[in-house]
Amino acid sequence: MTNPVNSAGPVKAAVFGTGSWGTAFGMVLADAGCDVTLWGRRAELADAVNSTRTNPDYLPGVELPENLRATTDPAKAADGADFTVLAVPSQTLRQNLAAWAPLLAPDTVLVSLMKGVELGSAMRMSEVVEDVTKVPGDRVAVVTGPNLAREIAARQPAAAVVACRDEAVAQRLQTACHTPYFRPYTNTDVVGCELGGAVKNVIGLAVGIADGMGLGDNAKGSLITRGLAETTRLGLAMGADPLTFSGLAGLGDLVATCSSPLSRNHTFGTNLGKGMTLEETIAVTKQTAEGVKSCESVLDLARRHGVDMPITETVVGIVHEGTPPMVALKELMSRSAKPERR
Ligand SMILES: NC(=O)c1ccc[n+]([C@@H]2O[C@H](COP(=O)([O-])OP(=O)(O)OC[C@H]3O[C@@H](n4cnc5c(N)ncnc54)[C@H](O)[C@@H]3O)[C@@H](O)[C@H]2O)c1
Ligand SMILES: O=P(O)(O)OC[C@H](O)CO
Repeated sequence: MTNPVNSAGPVKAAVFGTGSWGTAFGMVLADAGCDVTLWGRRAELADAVNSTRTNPDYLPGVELPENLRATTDPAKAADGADFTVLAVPSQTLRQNLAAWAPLLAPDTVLVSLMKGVELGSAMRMSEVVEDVTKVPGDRVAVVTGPNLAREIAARQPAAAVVACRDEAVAQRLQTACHTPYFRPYTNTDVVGCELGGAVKNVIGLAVGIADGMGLGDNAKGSLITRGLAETTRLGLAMGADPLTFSGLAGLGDLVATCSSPLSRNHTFGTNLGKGMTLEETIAVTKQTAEGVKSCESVLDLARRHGVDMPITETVVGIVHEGTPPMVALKELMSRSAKPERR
């Protein structure tokens, strides 16, 4: 097992967010040898993590390592952290981070685990981080890829991407989270990696809706492929490397999300496709399904960049404008014919 011990002692990591992915990624860091403190809002949950070595609300039955503890005190979590990992919902990050920014350790690397785009500003999460903290982009990293939290928490094998403009920083984070079951690759294309993560949630909703409607695997394959095409178009317009989208942050995450019942976005879409209303679907969804809000901010980004994203537009229509899935399907299929590569 990798053990990122340096001359000053083990690498310290703070993880803000004690939900599914914050806890599971905290476990990865701890298994890789880091000293990890999770921050959570609720004292009962922090106490449960410390006393039972489990997170009963988000990852029941998963035994957490000894070198991971939890606190409700953000200053205590942030103190001396080499890496400050952010794992809260994308739409609350700005407000949360404003409170935590004065507490951050000097020179800490900020790491976003989030897969969303901010409503209103259409900013990617690393942009929100830079905007709120004024930390330069070469100290802001992103972890993304096909990483369903429940599978990682069961220590099932997965690969991931660690992206940072500064490759040396990405390599430090790569070492800090490399375990026998979690294999991170580096990438310097932060824009592409973040877009891959955010847009796959929207395509995951679309595939879930199709599944819920009883459509077949041809529909699924078509949505995944054309979803990747529209993600790549947006990425190109925003300066991303198109190759990023055929990697783990693009195709890899799309495949995992669109094929797994563990995906909250996929499940949310399936419920809508089966005929549940938005309100009913929200009521049965206990965790963050980022695509539900980010479909609107992704469409906003597409319009700002003059990019056509018909699947995203269809998802916005179904989720936010009350378009019946069958009507949306007909509209999507009857658009004017065009060459594949445009
Ligand atoms: N779960 C996964 O499999 C997974 C994998 C990769 C990336 N992600 C991404 O990670 C991010 C976090 O997802 P998650 O799965 O941990 O979500 P989650 O719903 O399981 O947990 C969210 C956490 O944020 C907290 N939270 C909610 N509202 C808050 C607020 N207003 N202020 C502060 N904290 C608040 C919750 O209490 C909880 O601890 C999302 O962007 C998601 O897309 C999730
Ligand atoms: O449960 P979802 O839909 O948020 O997906 C989780 C991860 O992003 C999969 O990589």
